[in-house]
Amino acid sequence: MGKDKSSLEDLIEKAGGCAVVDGGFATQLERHGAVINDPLWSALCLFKDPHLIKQVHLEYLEAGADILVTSSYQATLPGFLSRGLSIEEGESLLEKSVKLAVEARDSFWNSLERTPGHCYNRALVAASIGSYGAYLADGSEYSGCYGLDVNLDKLKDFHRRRLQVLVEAGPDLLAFETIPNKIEAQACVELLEEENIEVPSWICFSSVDGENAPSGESFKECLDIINKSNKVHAVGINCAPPHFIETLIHKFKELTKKAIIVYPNSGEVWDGRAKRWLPSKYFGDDKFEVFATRWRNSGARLVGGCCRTTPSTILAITKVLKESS
Ligand SMILES: C[S+](C)CC[C@H](N)C(=O)O
Ligand SMILES: N[C@@H](CCS)C(=O)O
Ligand SMILES: [Zn+2]
Repeated sequence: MGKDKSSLEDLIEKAGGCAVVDGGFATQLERHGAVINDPLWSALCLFKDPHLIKQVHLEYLEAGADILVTSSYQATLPGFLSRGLSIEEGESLLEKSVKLAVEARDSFWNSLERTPGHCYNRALVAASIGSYGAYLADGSEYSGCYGLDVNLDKLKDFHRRRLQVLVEAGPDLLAFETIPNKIEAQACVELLEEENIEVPSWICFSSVDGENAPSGESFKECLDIINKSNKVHAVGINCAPPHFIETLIHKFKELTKKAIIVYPNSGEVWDGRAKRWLPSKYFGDDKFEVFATRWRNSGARLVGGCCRTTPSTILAITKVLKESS
């Protein structure tokens, strides 16, 4: 990390030591009626319902999110090409995912000029970079089983052009999400170095056993790779059940000096074949309120929600974290 404070560190400080990430983006799109049972998942809305994308971003801002994660989780060039779009069209949709979030952030921030004494921070926009497993659309972001033909170079090739296009679109941050194994963490780190990316990034893993990456590889192995890079500013967990999080924060604190970020899902489990959430353990907003304080006190510097959480979850987190900061 350079000597100057990064935009992310600055935001964490302004937020009183723990900033709030938004909640389930696709979940909120679905609550507005979007149908995303599709290999492109929420990225479908980039060409079908872009107005809904902006509306969902605005709802998370109103709920107090300090960081908006863009709609690009499952937006990939091969994914768009397989739907008959051209490379230029695919690239312009990736760019649009950043622009929609920036527009929502700017219009929300400008509207606050008429609200003196408000408690909002100017939000940052994090460009979502879903894992290779997200693109495969077979639930493998929760297993890390990519098959024997998938090596480091293939993963770097998969991520490279999308990363370049997203960076050119001008986000404040980059959010690698639901990384399920060591090889993909390594691909992300090597790409950030090779492309000389100056935008601060976080890398988040999923976890299905509360102890390791989904592949079964230890977080020590994964974080040893990430710790070597100054390009990654925060590491953590997203889209894993909330009851795993506190233990994982303690584990990560021993494994890294980087800021720790956690934004778990509701505790429901994704069935990649049936493409639906299975009711497993479910944690509502009241539980998130309690958990969020514990996660902050355990050392997390960024806290939010992932799938099946909503703006009301983020409002509950915001209230409890901002009241006590
Ligand atoms: C974060 S998961 C629920 C996103 C959808 C998944 N990649 C699929 O397409 O099945
Ligand atoms: N940022 C993504 C996360 C999926 S795990 C979304 O909410 O759409
Ligand atoms: Zn999720």
